[in-house]
Amino acid sequence: MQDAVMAALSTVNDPELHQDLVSLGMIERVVVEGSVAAVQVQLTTPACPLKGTIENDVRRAVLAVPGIEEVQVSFSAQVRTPQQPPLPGVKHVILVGSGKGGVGKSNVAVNVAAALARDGARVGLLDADVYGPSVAHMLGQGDTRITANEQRQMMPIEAHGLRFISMANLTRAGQALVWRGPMLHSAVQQFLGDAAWGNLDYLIIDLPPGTGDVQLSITQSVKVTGALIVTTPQDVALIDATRAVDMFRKASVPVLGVVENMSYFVAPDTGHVYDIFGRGGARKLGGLTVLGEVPLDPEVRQDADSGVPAVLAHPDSAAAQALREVARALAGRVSVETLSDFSADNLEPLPVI
Ligand SMILES: Nc1ncnc2c1ncn2[C@@H]1O[C@H](COP(=O)(O)OP(=O)(O)OP(=O)(O)O)[C@@H](O)[C@H]1O
Repeated sequence: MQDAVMAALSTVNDPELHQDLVSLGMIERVVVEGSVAAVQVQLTTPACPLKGTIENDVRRAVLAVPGIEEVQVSFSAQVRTPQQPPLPGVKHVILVGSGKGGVGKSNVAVNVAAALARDGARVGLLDADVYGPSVAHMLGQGDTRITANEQRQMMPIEAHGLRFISMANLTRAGQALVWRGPMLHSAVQQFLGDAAWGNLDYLIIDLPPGTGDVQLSITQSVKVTGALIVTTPQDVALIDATRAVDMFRKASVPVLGVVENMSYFVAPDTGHVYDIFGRGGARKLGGLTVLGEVPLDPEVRQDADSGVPAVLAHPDSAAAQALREVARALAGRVSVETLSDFSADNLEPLPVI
């Protein structure tokens, strides 16, 4: 019976990876007792956007096995380690970039990181926006100082279920950073290599806006899984976003998707929807997947200023839901991007039950 259930499961494809669950090594456990089959599926991310679809497909396929009358589907999750991990203990480095400043890149980075952590992933956030570091403020840790451990490694600060490092926690408030390229390069190297990040599924890096030294330094220092581009929908932002996309392509960094931030505004008193900057503009960035449209919402700004990401402070708001969906879609894209690493040779055999 177990074999029949496995055969049925091998007809179920992961909707995003387009391969069957058995050959992807996603079936962790199958137990058949009488007419009841219990199937445990190991997702490739705890932030899986298509968990519900997988559950329905598994149930339907296994119920078609003669003699099975009930199917219990449970989930575990493990982010797969790529063949070439970017840093020891870190599975994926994801860059968050924008062409223009002020489009909400840091806010998206913070909320995506917090949303992934809320879904159960181990998440680090590096604020590499060295000229305008806002991550510490957005996480309510503007006054916290970075300390070192006995190995003289920088200790990331823990907040809201994730760990982060920001230049703001190394310099005095209001102090400007006047650095040339080589100094930036060595700072970036230290943030990446000399920090005690520990084991992370995702290390999100909030880049400075534009296409400069820091971006170059990071893409040359570590193997990056991919980049997320944040833009607002109007043409002047899209023109700069196109430059950012071009920069990532030149650096051989896959662009995983685009977030259209401040996409629209819903008037709280009338419910009227205003397309302030021209909702849908990000779709003009040809060939790129739009992972979400996040409304302009004063609460998002207030949450950022009060140091609690909107996905945690107001999880049911439209903006928070859009940001959560962006995080899940991004996690899905990361799994797809590392699909080539899921070759059958890497899979552990199914446990014998
Ligand atoms: N969807 C949104 N609704 C309301 N306010 C937002 C939204 N997204 C971002 N903001 C606010 O807009 C301001 C700019 O956002 P943020 O600092 O994230 O931009 P940025 O692109 O990282 O800027 P820079 O790169 O220049 O530092 C912040 O006050 C932030 O809280």
